[in-house]
Amino acid sequence: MIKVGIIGASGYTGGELLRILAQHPKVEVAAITSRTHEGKKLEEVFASFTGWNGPVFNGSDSADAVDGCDLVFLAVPHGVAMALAPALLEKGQKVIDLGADFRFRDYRIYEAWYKKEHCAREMTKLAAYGLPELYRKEIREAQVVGNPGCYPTSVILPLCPLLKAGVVDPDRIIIDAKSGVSGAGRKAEVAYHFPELFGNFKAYGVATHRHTPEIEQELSRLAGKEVAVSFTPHLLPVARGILSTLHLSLTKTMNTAEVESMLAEAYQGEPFIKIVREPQLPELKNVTGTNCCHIAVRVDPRTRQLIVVSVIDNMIKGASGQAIQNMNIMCDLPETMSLVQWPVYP
Ligand SMILES: NC(=O)C1=CN([C@@H]2O[C@H](COP(=O)(O)OP(=O)(O)OC[C@H]3O[C@@H](n4cnc5c(N)ncnc54)[C@H](OP(=O)(O)O)[C@@H]3O)[C@@H](O)[C@H]2O)C=CC1
Ligand SMILES: CC(=O)N[C@@H](CCC(=O)OP(=O)(O)O)C(=O)O
Repeated sequence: MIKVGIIGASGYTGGELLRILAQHPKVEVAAITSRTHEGKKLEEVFASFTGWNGPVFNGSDSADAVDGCDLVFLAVPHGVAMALAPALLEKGQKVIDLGADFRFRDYRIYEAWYKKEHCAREMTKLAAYGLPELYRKEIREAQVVGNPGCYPTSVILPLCPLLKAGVVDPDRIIIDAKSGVSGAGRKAEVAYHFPELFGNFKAYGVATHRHTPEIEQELSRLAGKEVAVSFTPHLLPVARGILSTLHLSLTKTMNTAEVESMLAEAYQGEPFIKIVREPQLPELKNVTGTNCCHIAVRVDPRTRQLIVVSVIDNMIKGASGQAIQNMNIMCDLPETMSLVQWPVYP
């Protein structure tokens, strides 16, 4: 059995890690932490875990809280993970950070966008970007994985084959993305209260969102040149899910069926990527509760625009499910282990 620790287990992504790992046949959750819930049983914090048979919350915020674990998930806010990760690595533990501290190949970009100094700069060079469909080999060899952001996952997956094949103009990428509220974490700010959200819909972080440089980092590698994108996130009044609509310009004449076939071929054999064929379009409820990304395309012959729609569950393929997919790869386990689920529908 692989002994796993979760630092930040009382948050949304921590809870989702626990829910998925509870049915993992090769994992024992050996340590969970939360400073506010020290000594409590998991079911006292999440009643949904009634009957769960694991350790109580350790209240320490130091790396010692997960001593003895083979692999540690860091499900904590940005800036916290980089302070903990070096000590874990020194003890020979594998690390998967669900936040942004190890996503950037150049720590200066992190420092500029997250407005904080990186205290583990050298370690960022060792980290693999945890998008298995693109970096499986690097992830297998890595001790540290920076799990991708939720919006970047929904954007990079559909764009990868298109940019590699050179069929879309990398200088004209417009991303219109909408996320459910759990993406903001389990916080109690007024902006996330029911009366503020219910019946409402709004854009935020326009032209400033910190996922922009992460998307650009990966798209630039794929395109083989510097790419700048226009990215606008929105807050959807639902609990889970991200739907991203990409507006792209084709560089050659193609129809919808041809683009569908290109994507289907690129992702053939990928267990979590589904190309949804015309006339169907992706919907949040088709992926809620799963580690899947559904992608559809339409070519508008009048404008030569290619419209791509992708959906993921922000907490699963956008966070905890992808982190467990990475864990399976790093630990030489079948990649889909404990991740094969049909969606909860309706
Ligand atoms: N929610 C989502 O859909 C996604 C989230 N992420 C990233 O995953 C990470 C976790 O997010 P999420 O679960 O939503 O966040 P939450 O706010 O729901 O949970 C944060 C957790 O971290 C703990 N924590 C907070 N501060 C510290 C600290 N200084 N030291 C130790 N533990 C701390 C909290 O517990 P306590 O305060 O009791 O210690 C809590 O368990 C973040 O980096 C987030 O950006 C990434 C992709 C998607
Ligand atoms: C709806 C919502 O607020 N979403 C979060 C993104 C969550 C995520 O993926 O996060 P990290 O890069 O922070 O790990 C946001 O826009 O800040």
